[in-house]
Amino acid sequence: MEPVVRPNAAHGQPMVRIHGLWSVFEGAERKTVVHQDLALEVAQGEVLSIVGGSGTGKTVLLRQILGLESPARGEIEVLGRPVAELGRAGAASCIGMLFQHGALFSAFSVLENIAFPLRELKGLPPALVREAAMVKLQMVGLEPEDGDKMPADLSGGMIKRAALARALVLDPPLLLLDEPTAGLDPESSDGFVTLLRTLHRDMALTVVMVTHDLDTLFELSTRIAVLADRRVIVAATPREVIAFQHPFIHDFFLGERGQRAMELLREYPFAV
Ligand SMILES: Nc1ncnc2c1ncn2[C@@H]1O[C@H](COP(=O)(O)OP(=O)(O)OP(=O)(O)O)[C@@H](O)[C@H]1O
Repeated sequence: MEPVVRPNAAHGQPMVRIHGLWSVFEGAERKTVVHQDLALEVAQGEVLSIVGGSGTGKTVLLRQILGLESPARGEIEVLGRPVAELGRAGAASCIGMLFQHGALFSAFSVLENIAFPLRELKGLPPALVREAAMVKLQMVGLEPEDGDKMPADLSGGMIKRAALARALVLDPPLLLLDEPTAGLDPESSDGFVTLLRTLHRDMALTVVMVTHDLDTLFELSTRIAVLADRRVIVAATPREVIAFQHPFIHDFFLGERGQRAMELLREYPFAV
């Protein structure tokens, strides 16, 4: 089938625009082409989820949007500006990233972790930094006294929440999530998904998320982009994606897990 890339019905400039993207890794014996002429646009306000088989380059794509890696070829723009030109401070104020394992600094308290991007900006009064970090701590559902705890003393769900608070402390318009609910028990996972829905609405966020979890996928996504054959083969609503003929989509949505996918589609017909 020809790629189907259905834009979200949004107006104005896309939040993310990826065009002609090639990602190539040179090994000692051979080179691996992970993305080949990949294209993707993410409109402002949507929650776009990226799914694909292992090694299809989902994490690499998030890291490239964040500017941590440069593609071999192609363009990646955030709010109309090439990511490469944003610089570290520019990228930090535009894009928040929640890494798969939370990635908190183990030697810093929760509040110091959340405040870290603000401290990096330099020149802000410490009282203001502390206050701003405290606001975000409570916004993600943690208690003020959790701020003094060390990461080793937190549950998996609390680590995710603290890492999310840090990702949002500079109020970026774009939030990238790598497997946000991986490793959480069902109750913590549900709570975290509910939090993400609320923050998406209240902070007018645009979200790009990688997830394997069908519940997370269907509860949050306005569109799903499927990575296969080194490109985005379809980017459309969950219903349209499920109808797209491709072996990966068949296995992912319609295999053993298919029953759950169909239930979720009935439960969340319009996602967010
Ligand atoms: N720095 C690197 N050097 C060499 N190869 C790399 C590098 N980073 C990623 N790769 C390769 O690129 C491919 C895509 O990796 P990536 O982690 O993005 O996959 P993924 O789709 O996120 O997979 P998974 O679902 O298993 O996490 C893999 O084959 C990986 O080995």
